[in-house]
Formats: sequence, C-alpha cells, structure tokens
Amino acid sequence: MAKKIVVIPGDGIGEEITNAAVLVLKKISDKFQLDLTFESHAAGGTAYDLYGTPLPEKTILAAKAADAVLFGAVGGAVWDNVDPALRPEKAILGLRKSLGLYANLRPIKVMDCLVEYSPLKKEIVSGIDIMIVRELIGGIYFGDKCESEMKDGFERAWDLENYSVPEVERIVKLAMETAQKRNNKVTSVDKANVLATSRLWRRTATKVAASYPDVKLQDMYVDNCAMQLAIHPTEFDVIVTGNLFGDILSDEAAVLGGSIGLMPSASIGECTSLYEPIHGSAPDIAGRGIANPIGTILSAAMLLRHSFAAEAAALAIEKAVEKALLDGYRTMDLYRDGFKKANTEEMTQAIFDRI
Ligand SMILES: NC(=O)c1ccc[n+]([C@@H]2O[C@H](COP(=O)([O-])OP(=O)(O)OC[C@H]3O[C@@H](n4cnc5c(N)ncnc54)[C@H](O)[C@@H]3O)[C@@H](O)[C@H]2O)c1
Ligand SMILES: CC(C)[C@H](C(=O)O)[C@@H](O)C(=O)O
Ligand SMILES: [Mg+2]
Repeated sequence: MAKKIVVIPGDGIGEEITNAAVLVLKKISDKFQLDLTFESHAAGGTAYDLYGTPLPEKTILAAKAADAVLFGAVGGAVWDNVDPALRPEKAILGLRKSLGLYANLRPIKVMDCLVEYSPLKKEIVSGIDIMIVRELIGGIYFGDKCESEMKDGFERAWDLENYSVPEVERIVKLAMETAQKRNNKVTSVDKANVLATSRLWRRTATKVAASYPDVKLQDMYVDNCAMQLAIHPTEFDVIVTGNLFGDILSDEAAVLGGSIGLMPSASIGECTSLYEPIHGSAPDIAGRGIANPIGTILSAAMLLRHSFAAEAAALAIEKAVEKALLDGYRTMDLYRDGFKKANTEEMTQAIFDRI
C-alpha cells in the first residue's frame, strides 16, 4: 500500500535540503519497492508571507493524515519583527504540539572518516555514539509567557518553566528503553541544584529507573554536562533531558562530529512522526545551493527505520552517505584541500549514485 510522506520544506535552505532527501527517498522507494508518495506543504516565514500564518491549518491536517513528515527548517531575520505569535518558529513548535511529538531523538555519531574535522582532538571524539532524548512539547518552551509588562516602573518579560510527573515519566521511560537497545546507560540532565522543575525531574527519573534494573541511571547537572561533552564525550550513551537543555546540548554535541549539517533527528509521539535535521534554515547560505544535505538525508533514513520498519532501506542510505564521504565528497562546511568540493546537488548525486 502507498505510504504518504508530507514534505514541509519551510524557509532558507529548507527547500534545497528537502529536495535532496526526496530525491534519495524516490530512488530508495524504487529499489526497495516501498511505494512512497510525496506531498509538499507550506510552513514558516514563507507560509506567513503567503497566508498570514506560519502554520496553515491545511498543513497541520496533512501532517496528521500522513504516514510520516519530512521537515526542512524555518526562520530567518526577515521575520524577526513579526508578531511573536506568528514567528516562523511557531510552525515547528505548533507541529510538534499538534502531533503530540513528545520525544526528539538526536543521534550523535562521529564517522571515522570525519574524525579529523571535529573541533576537538581525535583521541577525545573517536568512537562517540550518543543518543540525545530531548523532551519536545513541554518545559519553558510551552509554559505561560509574557512578552512585556510594566512592574516597578520597568518593562519586563517572563517565561514559565513547568513539568508534570507524567510528562517526565514518559520521556524517561523512552530513554530507558532506548538504552536497553544500546549500552544500558542513561544520563539524566537537569539543574536540580537550582530549579524546582529539575528536582521533580530528578525524583521522577529515579522512580522510573527503578523498573529498569539493567540500565544504569546517572544524574548530571546541565552545566557539568556541557563540559563533559567537550572532555569525555565517549562516556555518554543515552542523554535524557528537558526541552531547553536538550536544544542547547544537542547543538554542542552535533558539532563534535564536524558539522551541524550532518546531524538528523526523529520526533516521535503517539501518531505520525516527524523527521528533520537538527540545524536551522541557515539564512547566511540560503539560496546558494551549498548547504550540506546529509542531516536531512540521514533524517530520511531515520524515517524509513522508525515509521516504516524499513531497516534495509535505512541502512542503504546510511552506507551511501558514508561511501560518498569516504570517496572524498565534501560540502563547503567540511571542505579541505585535496577533497572533492561538492555543492548540495553534487553531494546528493554522489549519495544517490552509491545507493
Ligand atoms: N528546526 C528548525 O526549523 C530550526 C532549527 C534551528 C534554528 N532554526 C531557525 O533558523 C534560523 C537560523 O538560525 P541559526 O543561524 O541560529 O542556526 P542554523 O542552524 O540555521 O545555522 C547555524 C550555522 O550553521 C550553518 N549550517 C546550518 N545548517 C547547515 C547545513 N546544512 N550545511 C552547512 N552549514 C549549515 C549555518 O550556515 C550557520 O553558519 C533562525 O531563524 C532559527 O530560529 C530553525
Ligand atoms: C527553531 C526552534 C524552535 C527549534 C527549537 O528550539 O526546538 C530548533 O532550535 C531546534 O533545535 O529544532
Ligand atoms: Mg535547536
């Protein structure tokens, strides 16, 4: 039966990178007889310009009805001054919330052939294999907020962080189950020395972990975690954390592998899952055809694995990406003398040819 993938390119490099991933998925669909179909929908600043909203109802309905969603990126400085409720970023936040995507899985690996590209020494990053499990629809991102109010004669703004026990339980359970399929270690990251939400997080994580005696739970403060990622990154297996800490730590961890342009993610919940690279719309390079498409292409591999249980097809993409890199193809974020300089199209073609 045909499987429908809703593609939401968004803004900036979104179109360039989702086009690349769709090309690869079409080849995979033929090769593995997956009968994938694609339908494109608007979101982000481009949707705001066209329809006056960053997340048209039609896009939400299509995403809900799809078998999987492939998302590019949204945002850009041109929309910095629109009403905060209509910012492009509201598109991805709204989709995550509407689809109930409570968990964002961000795998961080360092490929052997790219170990020299890390900003850290080879002996520190060699062998990194981390899965960041980020809570995605709670915390300070979705708490009450005030854009501006007057108090004691001064303007101020505030954002409220809150987490409930069930919200923490479901994400920690998922982290535990993820660790059981990996190296049985979960690091739960919080700021329990200061924040009430983090103390509830830590208490809840400890209770959940009691049902998983085969998994070792370690608690870590977020500031220390930021440091440990730079000095002992290979010590981590699964990291589970809240929405804001997960956002920040995953960009830090992503760059250990050489470039944020390489890193994929899967956002999962109760129904349709969404797949997107962890980087943004990269307005500084948008429209020039030079973005690294690998993060989105590897997100497409995660889509095949998680949404369609198509393990062989997912592996075929991952192997083709590795082969293209081994054969010397490099987009500008990873380019060095002696390698084959590739724009988005050429890198995509190199991967396509190796499937
Ligand atoms: N999920 C999303 O849609 C998402 C994620 C992050 C940021 N954003 C938005 O994107 C916009 C830009 O944010 P930013 O500049 O802080 O982060 P960014 O991730 O877009 O870019 C950071 C840096 O990384 C580079 N980069 C990112 N992806 C790349 C790729 N595939 N290939 C080569 N280089 C790449 C960029 O050129 C830039 O120098 C903002 O509006 C932000 O809100 C969206
Ligand atoms: C664009 C923004 C809302 C988003 C986030 O903060 O979750 C992004 O940074 C990400 O990591 O997906
Ligand atoms: Mg981010």
